[in-house]
Amino acid sequence: MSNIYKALSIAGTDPTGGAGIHADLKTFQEQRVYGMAVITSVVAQNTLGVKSFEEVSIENISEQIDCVFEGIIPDAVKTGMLASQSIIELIANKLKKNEVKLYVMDPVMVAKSGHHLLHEEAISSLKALLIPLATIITPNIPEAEVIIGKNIHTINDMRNAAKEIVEVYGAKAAVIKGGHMQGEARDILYYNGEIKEFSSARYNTVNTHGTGCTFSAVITAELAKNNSIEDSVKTGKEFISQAIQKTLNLGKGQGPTNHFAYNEKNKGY
Ligand SMILES: Nc1ncnc2c1ncn2[C@@H]1O[C@H](COP(=O)(O)OP(=O)(O)OP(=O)(O)O)[C@@H](O)[C@H]1O
Ligand SMILES: Cc1ncc(COP(=O)(O)O)c(N)n1
Repeated sequence: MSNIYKALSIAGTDPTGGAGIHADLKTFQEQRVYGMAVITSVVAQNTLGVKSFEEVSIENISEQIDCVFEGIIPDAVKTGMLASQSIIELIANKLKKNEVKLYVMDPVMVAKSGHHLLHEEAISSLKALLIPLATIITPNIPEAEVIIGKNIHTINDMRNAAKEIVEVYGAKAAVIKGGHMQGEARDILYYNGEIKEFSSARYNTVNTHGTGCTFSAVITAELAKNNSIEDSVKTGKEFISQAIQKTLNLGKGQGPTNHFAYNEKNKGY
């Protein structure tokens, strides 16, 4: 390997490997990026849902991050489940102190199973402290609705939401994911004053646990490799479409996506 690119995920866990840190590390590996992980919260969950979670102490998260930046500087960083206001404040300070230039923010709020993964009172800090630092933010529709305080029903609403998150809230780019809409799975990117659309068929499957984590992890890995925002989103969309289509059928509920599928198709692994 000539050039080793490195990505860091700061997020919660999923012992069954479908979402959170576990999905992120698998995705980094699939995209040939050296993966690192700082754990914010230990979550007891599986394909049937979230049973409980325990937040890691602020002191320990702070030391985990310092350990990473003392030794191996990531080329790109992503955040997922951050759980609390104090964790958000810590992460914002660490991103600034370490002068992180490529930061992908997946604003995880509620798991597909309905369990809240972010305390309600943390939302204002997420908006004020983290969104302005984001190279790209990747909300699903309910998350985008919470951020802008408006309902999103149509593709045009998605376009307006992406634009507002950049122009009012201060992210450099925003991609609103269409997993929660009907019909084609359409994601809307707003960057540099332009709207771009990335679409795929909607696959009829319950196995979509961790789709958002995996999608944002691909974007992080691709940005770490110096790809453009637009190309990184394009690869993220291709990866997640394959991962949903070629379902693994694991577990008794909403199963994980297939992290092998994209490279099996494209590189013949
Ligand atoms: N059934 C589906 N068929 C095809 N693509 C899908 C489907 N569901 C979601 N997607 C795509 O998967 C990606 C993730 O979108 P989604 O809206 O599911 O994120 P999310 O709700 O944050 O996921 P999660 O909370 O599970 O991490 C997007 O690119 C979306 O278009
Ligand atoms: C640690 C962690 N991060 C994110 C999600 C969201 O994924 P989903 O909405 O598919 O449950 C999750 N379940 N767990």
